[in-house]
Amino acid sequence: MSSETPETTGSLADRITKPEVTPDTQPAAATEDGADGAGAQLQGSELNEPDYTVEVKLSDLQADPNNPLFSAKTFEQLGLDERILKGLSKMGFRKPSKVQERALPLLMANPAQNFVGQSQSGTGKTAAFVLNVLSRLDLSPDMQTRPQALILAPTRELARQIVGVIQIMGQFLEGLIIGTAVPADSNTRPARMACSVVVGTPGTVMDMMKKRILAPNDIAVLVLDEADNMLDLQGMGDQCIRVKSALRPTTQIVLFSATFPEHVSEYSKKFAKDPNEIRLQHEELTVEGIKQLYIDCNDEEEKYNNLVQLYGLLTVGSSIIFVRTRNSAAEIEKRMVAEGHTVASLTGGIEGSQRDTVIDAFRSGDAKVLITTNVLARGIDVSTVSLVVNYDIPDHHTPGRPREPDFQTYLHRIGRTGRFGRIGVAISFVSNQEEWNMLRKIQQHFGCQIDRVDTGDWDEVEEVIKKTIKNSRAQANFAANQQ
Ligand SMILES: Nc1ncnc2c1ncn2[C@@H]1O[C@H](COP(=O)(O)OP(=O)(O)OP(=O)(O)O)[C@@H](O)[C@H]1O
Repeated sequence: MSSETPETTGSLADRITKPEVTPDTQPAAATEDGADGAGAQLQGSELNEPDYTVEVKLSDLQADPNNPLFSAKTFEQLGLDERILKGLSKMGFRKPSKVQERALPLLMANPAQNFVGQSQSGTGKTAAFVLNVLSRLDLSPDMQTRPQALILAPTRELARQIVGVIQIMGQFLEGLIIGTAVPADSNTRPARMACSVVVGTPGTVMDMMKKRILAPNDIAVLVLDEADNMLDLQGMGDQCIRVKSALRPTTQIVLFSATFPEHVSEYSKKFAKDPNEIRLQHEELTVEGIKQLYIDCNDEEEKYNNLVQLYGLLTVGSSIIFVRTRNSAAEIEKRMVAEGHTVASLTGGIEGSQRDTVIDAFRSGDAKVLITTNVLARGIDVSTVSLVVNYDIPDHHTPGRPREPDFQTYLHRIGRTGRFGRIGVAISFVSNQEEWNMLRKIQQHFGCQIDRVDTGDWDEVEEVIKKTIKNSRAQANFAANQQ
């Protein structure tokens, strides 16, 4: 694959040639809140927001039946184990979101039934499947080192993030051991995955099963996060099928994503037979707290100049700039750094733990601007991200034919902001007729409004965007607009 090839989330797995295991099987109880991915200091929806008024606003959102964060029940009423409830409380989770409240009774019922779940980005799908997994584990001394649940994610970043969530949510479950199966830098790998839960990318997990490092016999739950993406991509879809066929036929299959496009939808029901389902219409998919804007540019150079103009705003919170190719990412990074700006870049061209260094710096706020490709379009949860820039509009491109918008990727990209009721801004750059057509189709598809930013007056642009970003919850913005 040439480096000019547009990246998809699948291209990472395709490039993995030496899958290895991180020597990362560790008792969750030993982990402090700063665990990778879900560490309270790095994210978690409440703990880094000590502001009392913000708390009140989240509870307002969760009390509104039309909001995806609404629930009529408490976690206690969902019948969760005391130790798991303690973990949730430590994370600052007060009430379930809609998808959590609706999915958990279906997921946790016995005999276990397959499940396909869809809800908007940032509405807590991870907790829904992690709570089911934790509730189903037998952590007796004999069993705690035997994998009983397997969670697959399309990228190493997402797999590590899920590990972080399990560590913190399961911190009071004695005997819980979590294994990570993502490509590593060296050839060190354990002889056996002696853990209760495994989280990994499909290629590495498949390889470990083949080499009998990971025993499939006791796996009772298989979760595919970003399921539509995994099943849609040739390499990864095949690997998921092979992993599933190694498991016992009674294994509960759980699929989650914010998007299930028509062509994957039917197939996913074959992968997870007779599932309970929670589905949304595409008009319901956009998140209210994400303000969608676009900037009209005359050409590529003007796109870059506008990005540089925006830079001061990019550093107000944290922000992600999405580009089509690794080459563009490298080029923009080079130019911005040469002009004295600090940016980090993560594309499929970087491998192994080098990628961990970049994403960890971004999570911690050491790097505030991240340039990336579609490889990080999905799942990544960094609550401080207040601005997403679609430097290139995500598209499907067949040579010789006009570019068509990639609706799913657009939604996942902008969903890196506006997490769990927060406010965020997503700005798409449009520099020719083709891109303009794609933007229009995106608006029509989701039935959403994407407003033009007038770049004639940058002070005004700054004011509009800063004002939006400053309001940390959707409700706050809503209230402001009503006045
Ligand atoms: N019940 C809850 N109360 C408070 N915060 C929550 C709750 N559930 C989840 N969160 C927080 O909401 C944020 C988004 O959750 P999560 O990453 O699971 O979203 P998602 O639905 O999987 O999104 P995506 O589709 O982008 O992958 C996380 O920071 C998580 O800690």
